[in-house]
Amino acid sequence: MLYKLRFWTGLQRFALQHLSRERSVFRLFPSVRAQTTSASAMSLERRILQYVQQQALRGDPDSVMAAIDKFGWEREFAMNVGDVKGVILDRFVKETAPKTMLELGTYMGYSAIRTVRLLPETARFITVEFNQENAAVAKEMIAFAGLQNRIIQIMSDSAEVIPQLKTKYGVETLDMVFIDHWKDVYLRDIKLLETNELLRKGTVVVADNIIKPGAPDYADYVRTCGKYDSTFHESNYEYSNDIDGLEKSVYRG
Ligand SMILES: C[S@@+](CC[C@H](N)C(=O)[O-])C[C@H]1O[C@@H](n2cnc3c(N)ncnc32)[C@H](O)[C@@H]1O
Ligand SMILES: [Mg+2]
Repeated sequence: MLYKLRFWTGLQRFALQHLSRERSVFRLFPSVRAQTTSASAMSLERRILQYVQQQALRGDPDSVMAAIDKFGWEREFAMNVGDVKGVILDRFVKETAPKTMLELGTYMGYSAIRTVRLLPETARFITVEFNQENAAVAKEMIAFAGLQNRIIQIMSDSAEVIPQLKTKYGVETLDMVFIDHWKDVYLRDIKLLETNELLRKGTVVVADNIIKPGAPDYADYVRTCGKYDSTFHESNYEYSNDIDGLEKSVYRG
C-alpha cells in the first residue's frame, strides 16, 4: 500500500516537473486542473472578499476596511476610494451628518462600509451598482462587516434609479451624495438629481476621482454653473502616490 502511494506521488512529482505543457499535466491529473483553474478564474473582487473573510473580524467594519486597504497596497490595485482619500470623505460625512445619503457606484462595498460606520443607525444609506457580480460581492462584504441592515443596495443603472428615488424608494431629498461610478456619467447624473428635485439647499455632493481617471466635464459644470459652492480637495489616487482628489459641491438651492 505504502509502496503504491510512493509510486503515485513520485510519478505526480515527475510529471509536474517535466511536462512543460500545462495541458499534459491536466490530462494526467484532473485535480491539478481543478485547483489551478479555480484559483486563477476567481475575479479580483472575489479574491479580495476571500482575503477579508480570512483576515478581518466578522462584524467589525474597521477590520474589513483595513483588510481591503492592505490588499490594495500590498497585492493588487482595486478601485475603492481607499484609506487616503477616504479620510477626507470621512470628514465630509461627519460634518454633514446626513440622514439620507445616496452613493452611485457600490463596487465591492468599501466606501459604503466606510461611510455607514460613521452614521447613526437611523440614517438611510442607499447605494447603486449595475454590475451584478460586483453587487453580489458587495452584499457578502457588507454582511461580513455586519452592516446588512443599514445599507440599501439597489442593483440597477443609476440613470434608471435616480428618477425612481422619490416614487419607489420614498426619498424626499438627499442630504449627501457620493458620486463614484463611471466618470463619463457624473455630469449626466448630477443633472438628473437636479431635474428630479432630489437636491435641496445645502445638499453636499462629493465626487471622487476628479483628477484620476478624471471627470473634467463634471468638474467644470459644478464650478461654473452657479448652482453650487464647489471646492477641490487634493489627495492621492487609491493605493498609489499619484495625485487625485475629491470635489465637494454644496447645492445653493
Ligand atoms: C470606482 S467603483 C466604486 C468604488 C466604491 N465607491 C468605493 O470607493 O468603494 C465604480 C462602480 O460603479 C459601477 N457603475 C458604473 N457606472 C454605473 C451606473 N451607471 N450605474 C450603476 N453603477 C455603475 C461600476 O460597475 C463599479 O462597480
Ligand atoms: Mg473612486
